Amino acid sequence: MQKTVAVLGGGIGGLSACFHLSKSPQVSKIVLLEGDGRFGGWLSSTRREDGAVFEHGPRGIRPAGAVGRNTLNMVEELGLESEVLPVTYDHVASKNRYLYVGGQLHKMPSGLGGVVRTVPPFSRPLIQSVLKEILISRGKEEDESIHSFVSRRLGTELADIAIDSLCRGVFAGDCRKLSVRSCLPPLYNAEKARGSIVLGMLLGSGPGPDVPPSTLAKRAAQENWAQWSLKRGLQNLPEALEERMRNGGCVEVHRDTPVTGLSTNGTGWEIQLEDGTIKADHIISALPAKVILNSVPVVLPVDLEACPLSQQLLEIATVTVAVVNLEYEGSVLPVTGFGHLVPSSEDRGLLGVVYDSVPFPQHNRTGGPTTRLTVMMGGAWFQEVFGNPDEVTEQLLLDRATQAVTSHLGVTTPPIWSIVALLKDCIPQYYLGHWKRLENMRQYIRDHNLPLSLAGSSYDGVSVNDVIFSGRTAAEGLVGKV
Ligand SMILES: Cc1cc2nc3c(=O)[nH]c(=O)nc-3n(C[C@H](O)[C@H](O)[C@H](O)COP(=O)(O)OP(=O)(O)OC[C@H]3O[C@@H](n4cnc5c(N)ncnc54)[C@H](O)[C@@H]3O)c2cc1C
Ligand SMILES: C=Cc1c2[nH]c(c1C)Cc1[nH]c(c(CCC(=O)O)c1C)Cc1[nH]c(c(C)c1CCC(=O)O)Cc1[nH]c(c(C)c1C=C)C2
Repeated sequence: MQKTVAVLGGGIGGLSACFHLSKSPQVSKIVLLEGDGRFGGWLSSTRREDGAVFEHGPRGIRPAGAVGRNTLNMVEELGLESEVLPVTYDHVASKNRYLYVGGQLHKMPSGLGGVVRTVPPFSRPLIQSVLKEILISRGKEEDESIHSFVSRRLGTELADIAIDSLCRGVFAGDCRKLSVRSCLPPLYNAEKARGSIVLGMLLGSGPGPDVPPSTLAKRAAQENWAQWSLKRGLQNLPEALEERMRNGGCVEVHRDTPVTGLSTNGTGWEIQLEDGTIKADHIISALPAKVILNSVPVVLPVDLEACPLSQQLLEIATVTVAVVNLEYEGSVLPVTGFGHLVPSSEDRGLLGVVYDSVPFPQHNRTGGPTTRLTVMMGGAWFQEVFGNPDEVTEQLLLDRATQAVTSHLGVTTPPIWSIVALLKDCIPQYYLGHWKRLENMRQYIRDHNLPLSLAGSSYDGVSVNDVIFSGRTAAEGLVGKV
């Protein structure tokens, strides 16, 4: 039977679900409902008339693994190959990443030399912790915080400095609260499968999904890409998807159309919008988990009212990040690389600085040289450091960002251009027990045959690749492999 499917949320997760659904003959109609005036969610790029591009959300996508190939396959299907800006592993932006510790920048250890020598801020060579790790017995817990897992296996110094910073640079989160099982599944699985992270990395810990590579994905592997962006910024990806959906036949695309409520009798859905209702046989929600309940009350049949689904969805927390893009005249950086991270022991509110013009000089303005930097602040420490996000001023965030550039990088000239964005609730936090919450939710949906699938960054990974793959998984769960 052909179905009408409503996809809620036109971020990259919802767009990916539509893209894959639209390939199936089993779906007669797809309705994409986006509350904002623009599709793409956190994929947001400012393009200036002089050619400069500034990213407010993600700025680089990794090509590695099944989910990385899957994204590149989609990029090729959208005809965006000539727009890709690759950064290879031998590029300085791939080799050099820094930590700001004790008021100084330290290059993170890399290569054999970095592993066998003592590299400040660490007090002993990494190789010592790595060799000892092989001998440490398996943990017995079903889940553990990332900090506890790494302290146990590799020592507290690595956990306090390197892992603390890494979690700020990916989740804007606190490694003492984040779950190793859900945030870093390769490490968790390596310990489970091989008894050691090191052995798991060397020997592998089980196959991933089978995603055959497109020509573009093969090129990425042959040319050793570490990450990539797009010439017009990553917002070009949702734009190309939107265009494909608009011209694709069976997809009805609505923006400025927030979903205000949902009700189901167990077989189909009624979806409340500001100016009416629509019906659908199935819903793929690519909304942030909390939004499904806070802004979109769900009415379920009476016998399902004491619904544990609601509680589990509400427990998936998010953090707010302030993103400040800065542009400086000339080449002002004292070091070159991807950027630097700041551990929470050094400065709780300042997460890190990306040196955007190093990996992607193509995004600089035409004309004389400039340096583009992005300062990221807040995350799990936002409230503690900056107070209520609704009350913090742009000027305060801008001042804090430029001060950090001065003290961390010695840049004393003021920026020639800046833009401040407050990204409220932008990164979900997979706290301890996240896996169990997911299991309970999915079990509940199965047990009650609810015509509902969940996609997006709230569940199985926050990277653009993970979210695109979650959209595909939700679509294929409904219509089979496309
Ligand atoms: C600052 C930052 C930097 C990042 N850097 C990287 C990076 O370098 N590499 C990487 O791989 N990933 C990165 N990410 C992660 C990645 O960008 C996100 O996880 C991903 O974009 C989330 O996509 P999504 O579709 O799940 O959610 P969203 O983008 O949040 O989309 C959800 C959509 O639902 C809509 N919506 C909300 N409520 C309603 C409603 N009631 N009705 C209808 N629509 C509604 C929203 O408007 C939005 O468009 C970064 C994220 C941030 C915030
Ligand atoms: C300082 C804050 C942040 C920076 N980037 C992000 C935050 C919160 C968000 C982010 N960065 C990455 C991802 C995707 C993860 C993935 O699995 O692909 C997200 C959501 C990529 C990334 N950035 C850093 C690392 C180690 C990774 C993982 C992938 C990779 O190894 O490339 C480090 C890093 N992030 C930021 C800086 C300044 C920095 C290091 C110098 C900014």
